[in-house]
Amino acid sequence: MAGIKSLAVRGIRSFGPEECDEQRISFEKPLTLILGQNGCGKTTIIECLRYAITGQMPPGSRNECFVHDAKVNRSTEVMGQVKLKIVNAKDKQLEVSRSMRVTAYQNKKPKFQTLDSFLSVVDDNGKTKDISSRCADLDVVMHEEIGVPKAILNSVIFCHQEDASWPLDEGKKVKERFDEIFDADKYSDCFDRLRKIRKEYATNIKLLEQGVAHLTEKKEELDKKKLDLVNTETRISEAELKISELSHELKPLTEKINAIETLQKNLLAFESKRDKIKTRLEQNKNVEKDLKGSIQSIYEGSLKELQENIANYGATAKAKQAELEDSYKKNFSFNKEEERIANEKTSNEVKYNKLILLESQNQDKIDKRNVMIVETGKLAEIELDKIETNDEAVNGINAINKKIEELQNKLKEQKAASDLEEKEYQKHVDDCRDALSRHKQKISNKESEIQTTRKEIAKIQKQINEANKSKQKLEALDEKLKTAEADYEKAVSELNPEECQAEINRDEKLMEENENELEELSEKVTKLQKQSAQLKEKDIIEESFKQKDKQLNVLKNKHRTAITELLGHMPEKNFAIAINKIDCEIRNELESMNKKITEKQKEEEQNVLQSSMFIITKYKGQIKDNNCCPLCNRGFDNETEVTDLISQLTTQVLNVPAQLEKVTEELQKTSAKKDDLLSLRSLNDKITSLKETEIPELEKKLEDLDKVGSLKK
Ligand SMILES: Nc1ncnc2c1ncn2[C@@H]1O[C@H](COP(=O)(O)OP(=O)(O)OP(=O)(O)O)[C@@H](O)[C@H]1O
Ligand SMILES: [Zn+2]
Repeated sequence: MAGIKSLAVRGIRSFGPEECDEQRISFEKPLTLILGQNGCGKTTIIECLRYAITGQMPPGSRNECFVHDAKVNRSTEVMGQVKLKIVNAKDKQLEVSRSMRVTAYQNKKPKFQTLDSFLSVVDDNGKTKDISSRCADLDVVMHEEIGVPKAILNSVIFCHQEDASWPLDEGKKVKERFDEIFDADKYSDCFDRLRKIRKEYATNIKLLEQGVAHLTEKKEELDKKKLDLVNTETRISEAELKISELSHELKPLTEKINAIETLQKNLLAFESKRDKIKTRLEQNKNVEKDLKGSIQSIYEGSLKELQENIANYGATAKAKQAELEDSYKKNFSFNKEEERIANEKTSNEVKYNKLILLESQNQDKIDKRNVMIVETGKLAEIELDKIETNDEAVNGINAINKKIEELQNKLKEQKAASDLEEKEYQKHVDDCRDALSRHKQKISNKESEIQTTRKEIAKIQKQINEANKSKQKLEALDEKLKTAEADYEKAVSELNPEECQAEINRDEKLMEENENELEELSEKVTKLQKQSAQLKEKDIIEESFKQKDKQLNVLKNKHRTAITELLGHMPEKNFAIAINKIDCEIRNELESMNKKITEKQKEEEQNVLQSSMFIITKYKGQIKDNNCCPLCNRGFDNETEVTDLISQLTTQVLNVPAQLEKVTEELQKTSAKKDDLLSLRSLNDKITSLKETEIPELEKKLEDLDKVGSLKK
């Protein structure tokens, strides 16, 4: 907890300005009570504490009154100083010193001046730091160091006694004080600011949300495009895969077809061979038959020939037998061959059937492939007529591959383009953000414009409404005018002029009377108005009178003890006269007292003189009798020394009364003056304040009241 350690005061209010006048008070924990008679300076101590901490003068009087009056010391310049030692909430030691000066030349207004102030702070390391009012706002630094708000110091802790009734003040003022004490303005400011910031943020968020929605739309579009791209890419790759598969499947099929073709050729060759061999076999069989037949036939040749033949027969038979065996063998081999060929033929036929099946399958696959090529061509947007031959298929595949390459190239281009686009979009987004911030500012400007225009519109609307109202009134009046005109015409047609004239005369008379009455009434009204104004004034004056009355009561209560002490009772009226009377009485008393004092002093002097003379005569006797100094027991060389000392002493003793008289006279004069002044000082103060401010005010109030009374009457 923060606390006050000690206070040193000089040159403030009744505390004197000299070094020896300096008053020191050390404060105790947890409480220090200050007791003393009225006017002894209790309030001054509180004022000094407050001044040292907040730099604020006591309320209600001029600054120079705070400093010790220069007239008391008959000087032209008085210095005041307050030194205060405090310990703040963090146990730091602070020392404040504030000085001021009042210069008062004769017949001139006294001049008040605050001199340099210092604050020294002892920090945690024991180092002292000096701060002068020249380099910092000392009051602010003090409040920071002590940690107690200014309003609490002023209105609660060091609340001056003259200001102590503020909680009984008007509600509005009390509220203001409480707001200061609890710093309510800060809270409301804070709330206002928070509200403002929240509003700004809300608008910003709205704008940003709009931007985000826009950007998300764009992003969705881009995503869609990307998805499309990926889909087409996958489709292309699938088609490529299918094509490669199909070509892979096609290879063995074509190989098989080729093999089958060669086998067919071989088969044909074998068949033709077999046919040839068959015909030859038949020829040979026929030849054999012929030959068998011919053997039974008669030989028609020469015998010789026959004999020859018979002779040759063995050889020929043998040859023929060999030939036969040969042909048998050949036949056997042919048969075997035939069997083999037949076997081969059946196997070939099986193979052939298989191949035919395979061919049909292959054809199907080829058809499928062709259809697929056409389909992929369609997918790749290539116009392909019906594919029937292999070359056409290869061409189609090549075209598709080309298209794929093209598409890949396109894809790359598109990718590059989309990257570029994306960059552009990014740029665009950045621009948009910039624009967004600019627009926000513009929007806020525009909003304020809108508000002003709205206000104007409301104004104009009001004006229009008024105009409409007046228009309606005008129309009503027009109608009335018309009816009046009609009435008038009717009346004119109905009336005869003489009667009219008479009526008019009567009416004029009536009008005159009415006008007179009106004048009287208006006079009365002005009188009443004046009266009401006076009543209001009276109310105001009464209120101020009540306030002054309160102040008077406060003053009375404050000075009651002093006045009752002085006068013996509390007068209800004519304070100044009563006090003047007392002043005269006190003066007279003072004079008589002074006279008595001087008489007593003279008596005392005489007593002192007589006693001193007695002592000296005794001393002289002792010197003469003992021939040595009775005080220090010093011996004397001769008689003359003794007589010299005695004569010196006697002359000095004889001079003492005259000197004493002089000094005492001077002393008396000064002390009398001082007493006079001091005793008169407080009285004088009170009297002057009464004379200068309170009495004239009261008189004024009385006058006002008298006036009010007369007005009331
Ligand atoms: N400028 C001044 N020069 C010299 N003396 C002054 C000056 N101003 C006030 N005084 C004297 O200082 C004294 C004021 O003391 P203060 O009001 O502090 O006393 P107090 O103990 O609070 O009295 P109370 O009990 O009436 O409140 C009075 O005697 C007054 O005459
Ligand atoms: Zn001596």
